Amino acid sequence: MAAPLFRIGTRGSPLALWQANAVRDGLLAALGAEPDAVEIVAIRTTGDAIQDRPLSEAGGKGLFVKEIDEALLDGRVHLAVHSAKDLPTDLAPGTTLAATLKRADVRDALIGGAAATVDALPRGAVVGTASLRRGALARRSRPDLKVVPFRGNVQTRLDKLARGEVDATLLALAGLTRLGLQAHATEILDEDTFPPALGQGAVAVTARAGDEATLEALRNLDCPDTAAALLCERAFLKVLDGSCRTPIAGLARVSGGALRFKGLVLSEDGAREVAGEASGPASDAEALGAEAGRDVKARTPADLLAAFG
Ligand SMILES: NCc1[nH]cc(CCC(=O)O)c1CC(=O)O
Repeated sequence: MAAPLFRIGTRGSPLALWQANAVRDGLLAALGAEPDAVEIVAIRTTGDAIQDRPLSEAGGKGLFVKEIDEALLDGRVHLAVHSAKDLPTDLAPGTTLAATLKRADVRDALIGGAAATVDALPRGAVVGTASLRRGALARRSRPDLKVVPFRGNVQTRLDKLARGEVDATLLALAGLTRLGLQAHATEILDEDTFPPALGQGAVAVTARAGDEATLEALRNLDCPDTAAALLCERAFLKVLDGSCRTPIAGLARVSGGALRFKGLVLSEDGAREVAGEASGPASDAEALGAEAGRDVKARTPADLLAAFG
């Protein structure tokens, strides 16, 4: 058997493997290659190993990419596949964003045990989420809700909900759909009232800067509109987010070469917020995101900014 042309590094969760397989299928189709030409290498990350505390306390989202970046940089894999929203704003030196797959549905879903919708949850209902953004947005519309930490992969969280550990949880519709679990969603939340995480629904592929063979193959998989949206959202995040301890949401939409971005910073209890927007040509995506970020930052009260650490 011939050695594979490309090895893909990924986390080993079912969602991560689904995404890596989507990239593999895309590469095989683009290359017209036999199935054994692209191999998937599952890599266990520090983030996967830590299950007992919120990751925002353990060191943030970099924990999910460190070991995969190491494999990329020492040549064990040629490319790495990530959920774009889990990719730190600063990529590891020597790696670059090589492709962004066409974005899936960006919205969050409520998976309600005690009731089907956020509005219908009983007073004081317990919502399990590890996401500061989801916790803040849930309490923005329902200050009586109690938000508790909730970790594990998508299936684990659904199992915990089914056992009654919480009254409801919130998950990305894209992840549920990729896993064939979308029927668990009891309410799909509107992107204006419940804006997604920056990068939500998008799959990003990184490779070694300078590895032209890999970069060229991956160009076939890139969706330019999604890439522009992601560039904008990541620029917003970079200006605002020194850590991942502040609830941040936002979304860029690209249509006919025009980009519209809306972003939001919230207090952890959802009681206060600062929103910003930017629009212009998609070719200015990065500058538009950074501009919105600077605008929001300038108007954000010092005590909210203190959480940026
Ligand atoms: N942080 C985990 C994670 N990373 C990407 C997704 C879903 C897929 C996506 O948003 O692209 C999820 C699960 C979730 O948030 O429900």
